[in-house]
Amino acid sequence: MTDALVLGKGLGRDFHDGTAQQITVLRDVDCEVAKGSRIALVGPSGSGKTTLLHILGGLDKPTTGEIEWPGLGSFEELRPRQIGLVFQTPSLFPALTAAQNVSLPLVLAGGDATTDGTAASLLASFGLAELADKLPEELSGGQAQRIAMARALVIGPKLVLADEPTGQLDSKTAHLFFDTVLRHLEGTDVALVVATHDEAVAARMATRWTMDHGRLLKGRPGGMAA
Ligand SMILES: Nc1ncnc2c1ncn2[C@@H]1O[C@H](COP(=O)(O)OP(=O)(O)OP(=O)(O)O)[C@@H](O)[C@H]1O
Repeated sequence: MTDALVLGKGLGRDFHDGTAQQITVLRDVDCEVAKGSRIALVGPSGSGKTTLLHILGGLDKPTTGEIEWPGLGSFEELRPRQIGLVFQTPSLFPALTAAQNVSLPLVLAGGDATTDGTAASLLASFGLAELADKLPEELSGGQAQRIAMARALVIGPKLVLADEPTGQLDSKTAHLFFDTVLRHLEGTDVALVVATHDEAVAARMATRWTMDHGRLLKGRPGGMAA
């Protein structure tokens, strides 16, 4: 079995901006997400981070280049089982409790959330057991993002893609969020790719990918991009 979960070769993405104008958002991106990797995706606003995450997760298709998921399966098999997604803005369903939000992917995949203890054990491991019956409106931003991360993990994905999950949190809360997530993933093969503007968050990931005008430069935290 290969260690490469995702392989991108020469990825490009063009959009039309509503006029006849075409904008190129990704340019010739080569990338590999290996099992167990911890990747910070950094770069200025508009440099293409979200666009790349969407392509890695099979939410969008590149205009040019090839994307494949050797360690995950075919495009059709990616979601919900293989890839968990977390977004910047609160994405919990307002009428569902925290526990129901976490269980939702299990239910959608045909599981029985009432007998499956995965959601409850995730809530406990994220220090959220007491919040199980709360509605999203009763949660703080940090709690809501931990619930969203628990939901992304509940089905046991091999890859988690998080798009600025702490973008709306203060830095202390952002750190607590990553403490929880990294502790939970420690020793597992689950790969994590996090788009972030927070240098301190990026420094906690083993690998850094820097986007610059749609190009991807790779390196290690604190080191030169290569
Ligand atoms: N569907 C779309 N149609 C047209 N332009 C788009 C579309 N999606 C993204 N873009 C443009 O592509 C560029 C890159 O956007 P993207 O969201 O990938 O950047 P980003 O690095 O994630 O930015 P931020 O850090 O602000 O989230 C931006 O100029 C954006 O306006």
